[in-house]
Amino acid sequence: MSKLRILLTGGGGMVGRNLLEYPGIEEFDVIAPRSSELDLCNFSAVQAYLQKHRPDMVIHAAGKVGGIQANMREPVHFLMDNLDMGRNIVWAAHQAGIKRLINLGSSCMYPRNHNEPLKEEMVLKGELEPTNEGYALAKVVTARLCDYLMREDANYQYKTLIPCNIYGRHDKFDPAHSHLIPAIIHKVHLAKLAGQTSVEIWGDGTARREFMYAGDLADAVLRAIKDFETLPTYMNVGLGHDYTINEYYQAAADVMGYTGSFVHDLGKPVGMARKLVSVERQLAWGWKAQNGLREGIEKTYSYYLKEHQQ
Ligand SMILES: NC(=O)C1=CN([C@@H]2O[C@H](COP(=O)(O)OP(=O)(O)OC[C@H]3O[C@@H](n4cnc5c(N)ncnc54)[C@H](OP(=O)(O)O)[C@@H]3O)[C@@H](O)[C@H]2O)C=CC1
Ligand SMILES: C[C@H]1O[C@H](OP(=O)(O)OP(=O)(O)OC[C@H]2O[C@@H](n3cnc4c(=O)[nH]c(N)nc43)[C@H](O)[C@@H]2O)[C@@H](O)[C@@H](O)C1=O
Repeated sequence: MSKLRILLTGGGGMVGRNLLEYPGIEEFDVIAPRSSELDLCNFSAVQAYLQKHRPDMVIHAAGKVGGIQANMREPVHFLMDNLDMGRNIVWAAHQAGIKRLINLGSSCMYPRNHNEPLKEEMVLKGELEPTNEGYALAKVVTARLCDYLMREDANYQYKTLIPCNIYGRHDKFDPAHSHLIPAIIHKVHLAKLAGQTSVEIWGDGTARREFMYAGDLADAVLRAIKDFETLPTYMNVGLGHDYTINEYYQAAADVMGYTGSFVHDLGKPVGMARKLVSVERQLAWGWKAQNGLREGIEKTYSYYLKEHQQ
């Protein structure tokens, strides 16, 4: 029997690479064009690619993605590029008659100022976080486009996964673009190399975040492909618990053997106070993450060391 053909966008990124290297992905015929081969911002190129390759399913994991500092620096492209990519791949897939699509959203889609776990029905029910509003708007529009297409013709099943923050192998460690955990690993590593006895934390460190190891998200996406029919239309992918920024720094220091101190720069941006996603729907569907924080940081740090040959 021929393998299910899957078009994976973002195959060169952290989520995409973790999926491509995940055990079991070889059951599928995955095509993963890089942006140099297929620019998702070019609608006619996307249309032509889908007509030529005719995948059975699309997994949309491409995006202009970065940490809080990148989002604050480039709101225009975080909005426009993600809007163009999302609209183009979803609309072109529909026009090509592709019936199954998994769209990757993000916990940034949720309204700010919620301390309780964020449920899928809360999307658009409040003010977005200003530091990544452009990115969030693009994510919401793409998810809604998927909804509307299904509403007009239920033969099209375009489902959205809403992951919490992700870290792991193939992450971005450049401070200009990185999220919290790769930023911590990079800063603490450089401090150790330089014999520095203090590392800077942005803000007072009391904000809370939920970071899932990228290998676990890959496992969830693979399960979503295999059990696509039972996958909810919108589903968070999370851990069910979070930590403070300070706790992430301490966990990384323990793993990396850093015994110095930390200093808080209260002038730096902190973003949402908390964005813990509800795992009610996810647990009912029957999936949970396997990697704990220490294990995830250990795997990420050893990847970082290999990449930096140190
Ligand atoms: N990282 C996180 O914490 C979270 C990520 N997500 C979502 O997961 C998805 C992947 O994120 P992540 O892997 O971290 O992101 P990365 O930045 O690691 O990867 C993004 C990918 O998108 C591709 N891309 C960017 N622009 C274009 C374009 N114009 N045409 C084609 N491809 C393009 C890049 O391709 P190339 O390398 O070929 O240029 C790159 O491989 C995104 O949708 C993101 O919103 C959701 C929640 C949390
Ligand atoms: C993933 C999801 O979420 C992203 O938003 P975010 O969670 O705010 O991004 P972040 O991981 O960069 O910050 C997390 C927290 O950590 C604190 N913090 C401390 N010290 C450093 C530090 O050195 N670097 C960074 N980046 N943050 C730091 C920082 O002050 C903030 O409170 C979106 O960009 C968007 O990409 C999106 O989809």
